[in-house]
Amino acid sequence: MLRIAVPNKGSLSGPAGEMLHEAGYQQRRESKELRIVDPVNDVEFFYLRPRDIAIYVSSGRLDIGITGRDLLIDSGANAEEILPLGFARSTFRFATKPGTADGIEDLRGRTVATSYEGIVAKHLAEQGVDASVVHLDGAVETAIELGVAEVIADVVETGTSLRNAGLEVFGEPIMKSEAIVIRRTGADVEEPKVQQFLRRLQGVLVARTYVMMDYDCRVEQLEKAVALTPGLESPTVSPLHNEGWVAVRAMVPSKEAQRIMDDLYDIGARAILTTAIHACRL
Ligand SMILES: Nc1ncnc2c1ncn2[C@@H]1O[C@H](COP(=O)(O)OP(=O)(O)OP(=O)(O)O)[C@@H](O)[C@H]1O
Ligand SMILES: O=P(O)(O)OC[C@H]1O[C@H](OP(=O)(O)OP(=O)(O)O)[C@H](O)[C@@H]1O
Ligand SMILES: [Mg+2]
Repeated sequence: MLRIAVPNKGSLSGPAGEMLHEAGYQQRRESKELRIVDPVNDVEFFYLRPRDIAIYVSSGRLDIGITGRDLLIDSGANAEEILPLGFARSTFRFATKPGTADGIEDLRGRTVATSYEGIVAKHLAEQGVDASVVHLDGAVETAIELGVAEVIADVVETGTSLRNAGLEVFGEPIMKSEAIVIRRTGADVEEPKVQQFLRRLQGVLVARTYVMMDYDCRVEQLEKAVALTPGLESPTVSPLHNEGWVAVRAMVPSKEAQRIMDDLYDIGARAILTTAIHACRL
């Protein structure tokens, strides 16, 4: 039975549960449940604190985990990213009062407050900057106002939290993060059960980013139409009852669907339909 760690709280928890549900796995019904067995899919889910997931996976007691890239790096645990999942996207940045720092050099001799001490210490060492780091559990934006630090390093998504605290980012982003699937470093990723789990999640990612497009067009326009909708392998082309016409079916990226429909219409395609994909295996 595959044993999988899933975030039990915070920004990763809801979207991770939704993705697993879309991939056909049973999920917990109550937020207090700590573990559930999904006998049909031969999987057991453990609901753990996001920060602890890399540690459990690196111990080898759990086969796979879903966590944030920033949390994995911060933990320093012996685990590696095997699939990015595209949600809980954020950057990790330094911030301070406007006009008090321009770049990482300005951190020399100063104090940085953060909940991600591992990431900050590693980054400062790589850049050869000597600064002190103070660990706080959260709400680090307040640390400057209260004089605990001169600079903070934190997760930034929309920037609202920083703006509300009257702070501004400076320097290059330290890292970009998103939810990821992790496995113990060196463990066999080719294991059939692991591969099946990854294929299911990849299927959800594809179903979320592509739509199916169907349309009719004249045979003379087919090459132009197919250039607009090349599909993943190649589009399906079937004859219509009306001679000289064909029906075409191809997957297209959902973000581009409206533009492609306009372009197809302009070259004479008609009855252009898009439908959602609920699941897939590529
Ligand atoms: N506002 C946000 N937008 C996107 N991702 C975020 C945001 N806040 C935190 N994350 C991501 O969530 C993960 C941290 O999860 P964690 O549960 O520790 O903190 P949280 O989501 O801030 O929850 P809380 O602080 O309420 O416990 C990291 O990967 C981080 O990048
Ligand atoms: O750029 P934004 O869209 O504002 O998002 C980023 C904020 O979200 C998270 O905070 P959270 O609300 O989880 O509080 P915390 O600092 O206590 O973790 C994170 O720590 C940032 O403070
Ligand atoms: Mg938080």
